[in-house]
Amino acid sequence: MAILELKNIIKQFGDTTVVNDVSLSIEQGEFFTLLGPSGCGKTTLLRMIAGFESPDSGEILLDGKNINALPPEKRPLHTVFQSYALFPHMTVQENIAFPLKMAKWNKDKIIPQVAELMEDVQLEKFADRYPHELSGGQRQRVAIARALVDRPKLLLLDEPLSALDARLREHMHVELVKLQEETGVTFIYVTHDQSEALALSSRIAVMNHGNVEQLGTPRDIYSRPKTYYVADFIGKCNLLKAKVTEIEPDTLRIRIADSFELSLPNETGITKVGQEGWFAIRPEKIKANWDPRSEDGIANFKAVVKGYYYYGDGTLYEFTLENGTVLQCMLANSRPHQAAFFQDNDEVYISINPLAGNFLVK
Ligand SMILES: Nc1ncnc2c1ncn2[C@@H]1O[C@H](COP(=O)(O)OP(=O)(O)OP(=O)(O)O)[C@@H](O)[C@H]1O
Repeated sequence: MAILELKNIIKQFGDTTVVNDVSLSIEQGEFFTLLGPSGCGKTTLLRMIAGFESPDSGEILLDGKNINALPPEKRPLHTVFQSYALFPHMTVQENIAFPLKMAKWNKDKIIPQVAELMEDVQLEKFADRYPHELSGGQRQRVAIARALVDRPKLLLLDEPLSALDARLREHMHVELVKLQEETGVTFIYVTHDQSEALALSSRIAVMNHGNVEQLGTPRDIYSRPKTYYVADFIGKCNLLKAKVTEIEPDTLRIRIADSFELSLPNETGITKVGQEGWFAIRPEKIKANWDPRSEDGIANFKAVVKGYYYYGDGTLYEFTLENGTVLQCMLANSRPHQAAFFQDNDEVYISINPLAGNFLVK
């Protein structure tokens, strides 16, 4: 059942439409992420859910009730920001207990509730420290514990990890997912970092200029992007110009980069021969070998190695097809020794399974 529903939300600042008719339904217990580049409207959408901004039109429903007119302090939710906003004169324990004191909880109930949260975020040892005696990661854990202590219906997180270094961020990803599962609180997370969104979320709404461009699980969004924007924004992707040359009931034949043809399922019901677009395929879905592959349905092309970049877990190769088109291919460095598979100017065969990519309409 949906805990939060956004219905046709529109928000303008002056002449600019920042959120453009967004409708979303978020389920109880989800880790839901709003993902997009700076300025796409994700923070404004989160601020409207929190009540810090009002939509110009549209409805926000929490548990089926319209909360458009409910002031922020009356909404059963908390927001965690990039800056920790802890009370400097209070210890960790006092900071976490604060919402319960404000809600006039009985002291006997406050103590075990705070102890449980401190354990969840592994801060028991720091209970009597003040914020200035903690690291950035520890402070953010206090902020998150404080925001969860009264078990809100929603926890809103606005780029909460962006002030932390990469290693600590990865550690916090694991902690956040665990916390969300343990508490069962619905998380709504805002980030511009696509790898963070893929790692954390049950579902992602990819935003672009105030619109939700695609909504789906991390796997859907990564492996079946529906638009050029999503394919390009999330991860690395080969986006090759393509044109429909034939349509059969369930199959499309497309000519790619003016050099080769592939047949693939007509997933989006394209009806126009000559339709222009792109063939999108992730670098790790492309294979490169010394000889062509002979499996059914696999297309093979001659290519030359133009360069390669060592990434530790994989090597990214750039190949040039005979007509000059460049393709990127990621090969896992899974062999025990370190030598590269191919060297510059080697002649190889690229093989593409059409089912590993998709046709995006222009
Ligand atoms: N109070 C405001 N008054 C006028 N314009 C605003 C206001 N708040 C946000 N904007 C504008 O609305 C647009 C969307 O801002 P928003 O903060 O929602 O984007 P964002 O995707 O969260 O980006 P960022 O990650 O940079 O915060 C931006 O162009 C921003 O300048």
